[in-house]
Amino acid sequence: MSAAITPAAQFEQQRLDGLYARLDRLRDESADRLGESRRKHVENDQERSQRDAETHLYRHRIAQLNAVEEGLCFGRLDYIETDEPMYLGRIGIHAEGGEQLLVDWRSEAGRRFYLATAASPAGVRRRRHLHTKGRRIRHVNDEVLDLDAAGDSDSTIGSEGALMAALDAARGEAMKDIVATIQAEQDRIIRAPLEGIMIVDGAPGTGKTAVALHRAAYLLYEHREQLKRRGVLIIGPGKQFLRYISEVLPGLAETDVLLRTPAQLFPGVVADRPETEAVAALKGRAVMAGVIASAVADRQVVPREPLPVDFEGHELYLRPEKITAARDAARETGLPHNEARETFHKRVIADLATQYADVIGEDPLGGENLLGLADRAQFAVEIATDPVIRGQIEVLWPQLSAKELLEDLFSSRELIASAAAVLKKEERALLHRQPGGWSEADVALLDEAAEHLGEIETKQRPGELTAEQIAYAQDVLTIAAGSASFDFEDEESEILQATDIIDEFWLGERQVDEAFVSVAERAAADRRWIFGHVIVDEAQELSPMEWRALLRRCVTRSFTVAGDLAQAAGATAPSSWGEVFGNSGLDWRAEQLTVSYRTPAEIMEVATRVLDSIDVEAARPRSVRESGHRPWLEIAQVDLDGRVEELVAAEKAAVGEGSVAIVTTAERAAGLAGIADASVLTVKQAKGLEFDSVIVVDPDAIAASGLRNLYVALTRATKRLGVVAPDKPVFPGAEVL
Ligand SMILES: Nc1ncnc2c1ncn2[C@@H]1O[C@H](COP(=O)(O)OP(=O)(O)OP(=O)(O)O)[C@@H](O)[C@H]1O
Repeated sequence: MSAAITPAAQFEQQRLDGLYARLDRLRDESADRLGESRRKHVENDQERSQRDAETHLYRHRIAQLNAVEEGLCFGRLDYIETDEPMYLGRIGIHAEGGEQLLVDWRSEAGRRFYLATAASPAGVRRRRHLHTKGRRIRHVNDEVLDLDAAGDSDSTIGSEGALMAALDAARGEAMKDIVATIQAEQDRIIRAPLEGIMIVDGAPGTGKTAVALHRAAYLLYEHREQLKRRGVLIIGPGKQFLRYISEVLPGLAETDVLLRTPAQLFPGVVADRPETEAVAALKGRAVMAGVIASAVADRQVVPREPLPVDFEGHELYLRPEKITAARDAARETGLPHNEARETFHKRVIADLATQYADVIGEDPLGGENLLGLADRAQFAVEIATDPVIRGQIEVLWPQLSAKELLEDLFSSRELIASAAAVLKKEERALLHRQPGGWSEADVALLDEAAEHLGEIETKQRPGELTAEQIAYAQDVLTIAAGSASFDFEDEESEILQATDIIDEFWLGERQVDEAFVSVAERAAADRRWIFGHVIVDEAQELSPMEWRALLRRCVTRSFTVAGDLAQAAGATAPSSWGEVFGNSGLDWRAEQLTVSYRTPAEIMEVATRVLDSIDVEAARPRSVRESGHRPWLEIAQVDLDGRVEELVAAEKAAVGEGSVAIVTTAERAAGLAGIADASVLTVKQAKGLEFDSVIVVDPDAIAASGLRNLYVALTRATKRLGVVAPDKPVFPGAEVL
């Protein structure tokens, strides 16, 4: 749209110039302070860490100010009671004297911008949208909520012009934020309390993703203290989708957010091993939690017969009844496998030390054993440091990583048979495979296994630690070793010294100063990181095992869950949210979004017929607009690919700057790849994305993999939809094309 130089636009340009001047000033000030802070001479650690904290703060502030450059101010409210207007923007800005120049959209004051309506103006006379490009006002658009004030406006009463302009805009590769046009039903969800699990349910294009992302920004603003240390985790279905949404949050000036697919949740694992849908579906089932627990228990072994152990030329035994007692004691600690292992080892070593003392301390005259507790303690230490004996005990209760456990399990039919006795024979056969690499569905199983196994004693590479950290750690060890006790009356006592269990590098690692790495970076590297809030988008895609892994990421159970069950890919998709959360004892509630901002009425008419065949109960969304383009059908019995290429060219010409996508099956996508001017996507890849024009190729083949997949494919377009079929299509909805 060309710039409209109306008096109102001219007036707002002056105001905007003032705001940008202030923004520049704030940025310069922060840059100056950053420079000063970097140059600061420091004498000791405390001063250095103070300087680093300052540097971090100013860098963060500059990043924030840079992020709001585009669209800094987008709205103005005029009140009935006062002549002072309120300007609304991406951040709050104050003048040097303290006067508020710009109000943050997330603040309570900012909220009125979204809620005031003609029917309920709440003291608001006029809402003005400022449309800008760079630092220039393109035009202003008013909604007059108070009839008496209609005279001085650029627009009509109650106009939805700003929303319609936003919806008609061409779609690019990345999602844009909606701060200027958040609707009342969306605002309510964005600002809902932090606590509990809130499900945001709604048909395609109702703004679930947009709302979820703005909620992340709102929560980080409103609950900054609570969330800034722990951060917010956002889960989306695939890397393409994460790329698509990744620009929204920086645009909202939020940084402490980690974006991940469920398959990226286990640090150090790249889940790129292909797997059939049947295997993935099985691995996602809740029953696998029991399988993993059994697989861990199966690695805590009691020998059937006493096993001989050689110590100093004497034959001692790993005795089944003592091993059983040691295993029970270790299990009773309630600790994860690797952490309970110490109890097991101590018990077994204590028994071996007792056996040894009994042999060599035997009184030839038949009296009491000649050796005392101190001697036995000494033997225990010696036995504990014997590598052969340690190895023999290790077999009975090995230290295991999650990867080792699953690699061993899935490559052994015997281990599968034992751990997965609850599964049917043919299901167990599905689990068996050769070692090497991880699939997406493996990730939640690795997480489950890691939970049962606990931490492994790791030795940090010395190069990563400073001399001070090592010195600190060594001090701690000296104290710990000095206070070690050897009380043999109590079998629970410390036998191994602190130095056997921890080393200076382990302690040193704990001292690494983490203050200046962003929350998102720290959280990404740490499986046990607990987030302040978790947002799950396209939540219908998550398996029960993935839900278990995610619930562990936020112990306070503070979740926003956005999804649409009618779009679920899997054949075993849940039919209600109650099925997902109902029996878990979790505190959850569902909110509905009812208006589709993406899908025009003409396209929705076709999509709704598919929905009727999926779920008659699901709420039918209301399209907010018509596009004026009826979806079209083309039957291409010969040279379908060539015809699609021609049709893409025609669509591209029709949408100009806008985007075109082909959505089809994986097989057809392979053949169509490389068509210029269009993204060629499978339904899975297209999930959550949108384009100005979409061509769905071979709809009946898509429907054969599930009507829900076809529903997803048909609801990706913001303006134009075409269908290309190799034969007359028979899917529900085809009759209206
Ligand atoms: N209030 C709004 N103002 C402007 N645009 C909006 C608004 N709400 C939603 N939209 C736009 O509508 C489109 C669809 O939104 P979004 O992708 O969040 O929907 P969704 O419910 O997540 O869809 P799907 O179920 O397909 O994933 C996006 O382009 C979004 O920016």
